Amino acid sequence: MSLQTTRTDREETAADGPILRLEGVGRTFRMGEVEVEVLRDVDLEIGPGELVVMVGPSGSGKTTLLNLVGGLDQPTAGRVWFRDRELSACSKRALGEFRREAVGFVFQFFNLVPTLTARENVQVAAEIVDEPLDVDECLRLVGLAPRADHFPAQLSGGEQQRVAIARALAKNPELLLCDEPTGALDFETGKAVLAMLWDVNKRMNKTVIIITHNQAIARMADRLIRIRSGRIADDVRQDHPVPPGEISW
Ligand SMILES: Nc1ncnc2c1ncn2[C@@H]1O[C@H](COP(=O)(O)OP(=O)(O)OP(=O)(O)O)[C@@H](O)[C@H]1O
Repeated sequence: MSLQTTRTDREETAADGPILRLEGVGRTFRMGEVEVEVLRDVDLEIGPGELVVMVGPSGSGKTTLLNLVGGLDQPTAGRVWFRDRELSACSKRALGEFRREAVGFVFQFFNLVPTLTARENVQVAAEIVDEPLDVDECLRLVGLAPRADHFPAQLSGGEQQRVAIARALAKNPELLLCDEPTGALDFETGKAVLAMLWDVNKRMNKTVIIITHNQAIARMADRLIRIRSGRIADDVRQDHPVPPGEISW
């Protein structure tokens, strides 16, 4: 299967309506007698093929929001849809199926299986879906084909993160969710990882959501969303996003 999509593909999918829709979403955690309202009144629509960066201070609710759109958690108020599937009404099992088929996750600390090689880490993800991408092609895409037989401990942080991106891609998900993907990386390596995510968005037309503390990363976004105290404080479309190679911080 080709990893490339055409402009026409992008336009066709854009006509399909939002890939994600949140209406009046809230998430409250109960800790003993105390209720902590972490998200409130979140209304949001994200279109297919968008590259969205969410920024906000520590504790503002970014990860909580990402967990809701990734089917890792469910809201205590409001509703969440992925296309026409209402995630907020799904059983745990249906949510698991949704995550398996539709979502690729990239985390700050890579979360690779240490006893498996790079290729095997990607293979494991490919095996759980019906229509995976070719494992070696995914490793090639992130520039790691020559290191495919190495174990995570034999790879640098940046290389491990690239394996994690290949693993997320191998499932051929519509949605890629990245929680502080450069948080554990130095500047140059972080930029290389962002360039990879940029490519995945532009060339493969995946919807990519990146959450970060790093305001500089915001410049690469089609859309910049600022979260403050559990609410969307700002939601801006950027007509001229800047490729990560041209960003400094
Ligand atoms: N399972 C939970 N139980 C109780 N409180 C929680 C739970 N998950 C998150 N919280 C609280 O919700 C708030 C928001 O957390 P969240 O991880 O979403 O913030 P964040 O913006 O991603 O922060 P950071 O940038 O530091 O990762 C925090 O105060 C956190 O302690």
